[in-house]
Amino acid sequence: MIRGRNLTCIRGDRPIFSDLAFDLAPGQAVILQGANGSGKSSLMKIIAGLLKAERGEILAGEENILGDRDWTSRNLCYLAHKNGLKPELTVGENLDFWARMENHNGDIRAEAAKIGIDHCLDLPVSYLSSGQGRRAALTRVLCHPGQIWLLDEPTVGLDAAGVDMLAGLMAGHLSRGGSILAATHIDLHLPPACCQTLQMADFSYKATREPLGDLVW
Ligand SMILES: Nc1ncnc2c1ncn2[C@@H]1O[C@H](COP(=O)(O)OP(=O)(O)OP(=O)(O)O)[C@@H](O)[C@H]1O
Repeated sequence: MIRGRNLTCIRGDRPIFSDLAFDLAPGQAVILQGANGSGKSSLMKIIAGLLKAERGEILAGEENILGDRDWTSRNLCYLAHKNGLKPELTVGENLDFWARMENHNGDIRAEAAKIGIDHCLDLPVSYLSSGQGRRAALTRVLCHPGQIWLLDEPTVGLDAAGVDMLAGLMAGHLSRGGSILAATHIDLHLPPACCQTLQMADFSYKATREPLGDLVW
């Protein structure tokens, strides 16, 4: 289980969120919701250790794992807006790279079949459609041994069948004791009993308006 406490984020001198808290337990999902710019991706980057929090902690047990690269690389799989795939390499080559990088030995072909992209393993990523690219990136998540998935708008580009397929794969991960923290603007169709919603306050909007009040346009 991880617990976020007093998390505060400032970007470019603007407060994005303040004193945010969440609990992410095994078998549970936290769904981040909020307007564009409310800080969902920023929170995920903080948890993944890619962005510094102004203050706050992420506790695993009693240990603060904020910025602990060993802990995060073993336990978290972060899927960003971007797919993290090299366009000139094939899907299979990209996934082999990630398997070596993230030190796992998942069956890439089997996981790719689960998300319906196994027929593209020998194609360069530059040949993929946007939804096929997202499916390829999701294969990396399925292969990752970490129990905590951080998914930033995982359904972007997926067709309706892909969204359903992903819902089933996420439900399976939760049923095996995994956890998911996902930002989304659509319903991910996860079992309601496993889900909490974390509504981001629209801080950035307020912070932008107040200083701009002095400006003449
Ligand atoms: N590098 C940066 N420097 C300064 N401000 C930034 C930077 N990156 C993002 N921001 C600001 O941080 C705020 C939060 O952005 P973030 O991407 O976390 O929002 P989000 O909730 O994920 O939005 P969306 O729903 O559009 O994906 C925005 O106001 C954005 O302009």
